[in-house]
Amino acid sequence: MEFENKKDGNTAGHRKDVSGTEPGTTGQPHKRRVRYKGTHPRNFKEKYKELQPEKYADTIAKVVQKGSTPAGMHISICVNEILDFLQIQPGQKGLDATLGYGGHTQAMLKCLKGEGHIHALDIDPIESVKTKARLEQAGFGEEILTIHHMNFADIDQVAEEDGPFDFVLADLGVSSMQIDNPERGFSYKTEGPLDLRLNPEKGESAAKRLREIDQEELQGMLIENSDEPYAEEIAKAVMTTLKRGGKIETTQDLRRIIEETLSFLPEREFKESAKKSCQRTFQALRIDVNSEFEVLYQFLEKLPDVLAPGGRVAILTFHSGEDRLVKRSFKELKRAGIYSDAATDVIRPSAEECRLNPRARSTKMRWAVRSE
Ligand SMILES: C[S@@+](CC[C@H](N)C(=O)[O-])C[C@H]1O[C@@H](n2cnc3c(N)ncnc32)[C@H](O)[C@@H]1O
Repeated sequence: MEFENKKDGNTAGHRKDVSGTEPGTTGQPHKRRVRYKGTHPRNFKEKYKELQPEKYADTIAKVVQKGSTPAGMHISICVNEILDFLQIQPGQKGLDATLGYGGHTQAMLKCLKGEGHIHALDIDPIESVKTKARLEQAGFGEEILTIHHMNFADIDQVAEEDGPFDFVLADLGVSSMQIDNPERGFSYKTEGPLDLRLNPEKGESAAKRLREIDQEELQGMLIENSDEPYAEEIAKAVMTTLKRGGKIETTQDLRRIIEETLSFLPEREFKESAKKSCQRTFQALRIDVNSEFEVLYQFLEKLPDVLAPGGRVAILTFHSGEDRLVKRSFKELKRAGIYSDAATDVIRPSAEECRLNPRARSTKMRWAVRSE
């Protein structure tokens, strides 16, 4: 399936513009652009410099040097380790299963030196339109890069069109642009709709999921997807709230319930434990609404058939559930002789990379080589 070329990133019909009015509505009073107030913009929409990295390179460099990710940008992780392993040569054909901001795609495209082709996939219709435009601007048009709006569970379809691939990369999970945009509902830190879908045009939001499942299922989800130690207490509190007619529609509705549930903890433990339980609960819901384990499983199953003999694959994971699936698949397929070699240990980003990009801290990289 080819990427649908939409005019801007605001593809969901119901989304509103910055001023809160429907786009294109006439007769609205003119609103001035929201500007930084002082040197520390307080919210996402005020970070207009960070949201235009091409235009404000100095601001971006300062934010990165301080160990933060500029809003509207994603810092690619383990780029050197990935390139060292993939050994990309001009003329090769590759696949980036998770385009995101396009940082890894661009680094791999550079290795092709104008010869060969990369197919890149993403299910996010909002960010991938922007990335496509950005990469075109950087000189990587359709002659060398094809972007597909597609789930990586369907990699066999791209391979049928133009495979097999000499190299494949998957950098799992969410991008910083997705996490940092409050409208997407990925972060417990900012107010926003409790959505958490990578593709908001499909499936059900996390708020809707919570209304549909029962306490037992929610408890199981919290344990299975993120090893939440207070799964029982949180599941009970969520279901009691909903049964009493309370609403859990926003990120802060859910955060408040988690914090109230953990209020029995001693004061010195409360802050850190509540933060971690919020992170784990949001992660568990995200994995659920995006069927992340199911699609990763399908991807891993199909992978050997899309790789050329001697083809190389690298996968970055961000939590133990993902890493377990990748580790097991590589190990079993190596034992079966389908992969000639596979990582026995994970590769981790350097301490310096983690200092500059704290979001890299949980990254594990695994790799495998398809038998000749
Ligand atoms: C960590 S980001 C990738 C960042 C990218 N490597 C870069 O350098 O900018 C993960 C991306 O994968 C996408 N994604 C997650 N699951 C996916 C799936 N099943 N199929 C396709 N894309 C997916 C997300 O929408 C997100 O944009």
